[in-house]
Amino acid sequence: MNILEIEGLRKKFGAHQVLDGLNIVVPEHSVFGFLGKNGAGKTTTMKIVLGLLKADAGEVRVLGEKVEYGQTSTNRFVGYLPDVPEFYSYMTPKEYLRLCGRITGMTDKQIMRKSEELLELTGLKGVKKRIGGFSRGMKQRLGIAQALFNEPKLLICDEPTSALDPVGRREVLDIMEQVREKTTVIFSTHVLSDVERICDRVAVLNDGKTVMEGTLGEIKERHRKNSLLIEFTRKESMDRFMEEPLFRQLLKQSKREGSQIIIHTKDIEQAEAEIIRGLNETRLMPSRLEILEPSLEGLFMEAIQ
Ligand SMILES: Nc1ncnc2c1ncn2[C@@H]1O[C@H](COP(=O)(O)OP(=O)(O)OP(=O)(O)O)[C@@H](O)[C@H]1O
Repeated sequence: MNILEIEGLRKKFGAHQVLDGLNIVVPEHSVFGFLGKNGAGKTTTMKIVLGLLKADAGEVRVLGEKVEYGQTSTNRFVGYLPDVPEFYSYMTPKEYLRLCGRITGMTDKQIMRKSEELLELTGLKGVKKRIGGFSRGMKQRLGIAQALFNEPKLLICDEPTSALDPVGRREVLDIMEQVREKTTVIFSTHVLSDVERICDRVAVLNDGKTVMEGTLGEIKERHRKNSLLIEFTRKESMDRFMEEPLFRQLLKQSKREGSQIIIHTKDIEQAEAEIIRGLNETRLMPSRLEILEPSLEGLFMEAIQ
């Protein structure tokens, strides 16, 4: 079942076409990374999904139910963490969650049970400090606790880790990993290492459209560069390798950088076999021979050019 489906979404601010036929599908129980450079339209998309902003065209469905601007009934399935969550700074986290529970009409018993569970999950149990004295990381964690209060099927987080130090980031990512069993998580980010750490699927937004979508494995496979890296620590070995007639054909599509050479080829398995055979015959021994995997960062930069 898909938790979120976005089809042909368009949104213009003045003359600026921010979303230009955006399509995204988010399956249930995934952690979905929503990537794009500054101003790509990530927050705009999230606001449309929450029914807070009117799209010019297109359709958004949460658990198959159509999102209507201004009618936030689909938000009963959704928890939202804005990029800078705001709280009453004079309250303690427990008091704040109690207020959230009261607003949603829960009984005192339900509020108590849910608060305990979420304060435990977010590492804020026993914190007596007022929110005004919280670090950014603590505020983000409390924001997640708040967003999870009504047990949403979908948690949408707008750049939850961008302003955090490595420890704060790790804490937030750990929470997301823990909740994925019950809740699908979508988060926008610029931090590609965070995506590599916890996302199953990603979509990259550029010029108002999805320019890359799928699991990380699928994306890397689709964009596999078919490159082989060979390294010789000794210069004489490198020179012999470069001059060896056995490798001449392969070296036509190659780039040398110091002690390394990168060979590009259409058939990586055949090229690798040829090189191993040639190395055997010539008794040349490289210090490194590997198929290069494309990095997410490299693919991202390519996608948003
Ligand atoms: N209410 C608005 N009125 C006019 N322009 C807007 C409005 N909201 C957003 N924009 C513009 O739309 C574009 C997309 O903004 P949005 O905040 O969705 O991008 P983003 O991908 O979330 O960027 P960031 O990573 O910087 O948060 C930007 O150029 C922004 O200036």
